[in-house]
Amino acid sequence: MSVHQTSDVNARIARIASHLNPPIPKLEGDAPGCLTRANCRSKGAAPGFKVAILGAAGGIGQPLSMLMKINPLISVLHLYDVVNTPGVTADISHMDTGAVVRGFLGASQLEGALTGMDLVIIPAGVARKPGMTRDDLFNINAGIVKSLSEGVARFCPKALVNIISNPVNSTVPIAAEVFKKAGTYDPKRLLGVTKLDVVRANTFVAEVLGVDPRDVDVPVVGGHAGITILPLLSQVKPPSAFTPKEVEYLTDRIQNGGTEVVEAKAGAGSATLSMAFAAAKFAESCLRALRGDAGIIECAYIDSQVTEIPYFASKVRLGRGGIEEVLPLGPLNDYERESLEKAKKELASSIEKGVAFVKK
Ligand SMILES: NC(=O)C1=CN([C@@H]2O[C@H](COP(=O)(O)OP(=O)(O)OC[C@H]3O[C@@H](n4cnc5c(N)ncnc54)[C@H](O)[C@@H]3O)[C@@H](O)[C@H]2O)C=CC1
Ligand SMILES: O=C([O-])CC(=O)C(=O)O
Repeated sequence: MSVHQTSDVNARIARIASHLNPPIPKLEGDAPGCLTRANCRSKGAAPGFKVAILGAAGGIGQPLSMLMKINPLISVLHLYDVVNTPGVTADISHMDTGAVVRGFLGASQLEGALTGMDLVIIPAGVARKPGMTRDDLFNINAGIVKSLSEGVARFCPKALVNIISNPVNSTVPIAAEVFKKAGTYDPKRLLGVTKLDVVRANTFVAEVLGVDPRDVDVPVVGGHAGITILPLLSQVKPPSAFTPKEVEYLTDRIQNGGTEVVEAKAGAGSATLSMAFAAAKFAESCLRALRGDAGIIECAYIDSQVTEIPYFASKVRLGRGGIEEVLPLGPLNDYERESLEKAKKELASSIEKGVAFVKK
């Protein structure tokens, strides 16, 4: 082997090794504003978005990481957790898709995980066991979301943030308060992920109608726990009439879809696979919007003026700046109006609890 060939081989080995054990990236070439990079990309200046998943080694995190690795809109995928990211990263990095995957383990590597990110998805935290409510997770997950949000405020304040960790009704206000304290809050860029409620609603309504769930669109508003989950069955597309019995069955099933999975898993956790699917679809919408695609509508739990409750899930139009328009609730029937009043009461107290946690 010639001297030239040896140095080629060494260079190749060094390149491969840098993927297997990646140094914490500084991404010095990145513009400080994530939106600027998104704009550059839409003009063809860069090949894809940079996405971080916090809680990537968990039940949701692993399948979500896999789905994100397949997404051609993503050029760099950062997997962060407090355990097991080296294994998950090594595994996922062998998939022959475009995104470069890097793993980050523990708080000392949070800066590397977050720096330069366009989108941060947060499924970190504990999951329910049978008999628990989502609010029972507050004591542990509030602190986790608070500390990860502090990281986002420091290291990628312009990123779009998708919060999955429960109780979403409280964790989104927690993240907002952290960003307010840090002076980085942009309500257009913080979204609580309620897409699983929509995915479930589409599935269950399609079963009742006897149609393909991909042809059904059910707006689900309010929040993400029990009676705060309000499917607007009067606004289903394609337009459909339901008997009172069907409304009762569908509302109950959609509101308790999470509990249905928790009970079926019998202590082994809550929805992970359908949640990863829902989160991947939601993230795809966020990235397409950042790229500049028009007409991207999703339901999400956000800082809202649609009702007098400060955070509320409803349809939003996404664009390059995040949430570009919050759509009105539209006409509600008597049943939906009554349900909305009940939901607002519970939402208000979950929000207050989240805000108080950061302010204390
Ligand atoms: N928004 C929604 O529709 C849904 C939300 N969830 C919620 O998502 C969360 C995660 O659920 P699973 O993945 O099933 O739980 P899991 O326990 O399987 O995974 C959670 C992961 O978070 C990691 N983690 C814990 N503290 C962390 C920290 N400080 N930084 C980074 N990572 C940390 C854990 O090490 C673990 O790998 C739960 O709170 C669950 O209730 C679950 C389903 C649907
Ligand atoms: O029910 C849970 O604990 C997890 C969740 O939010 C869901 O599946 O909708």
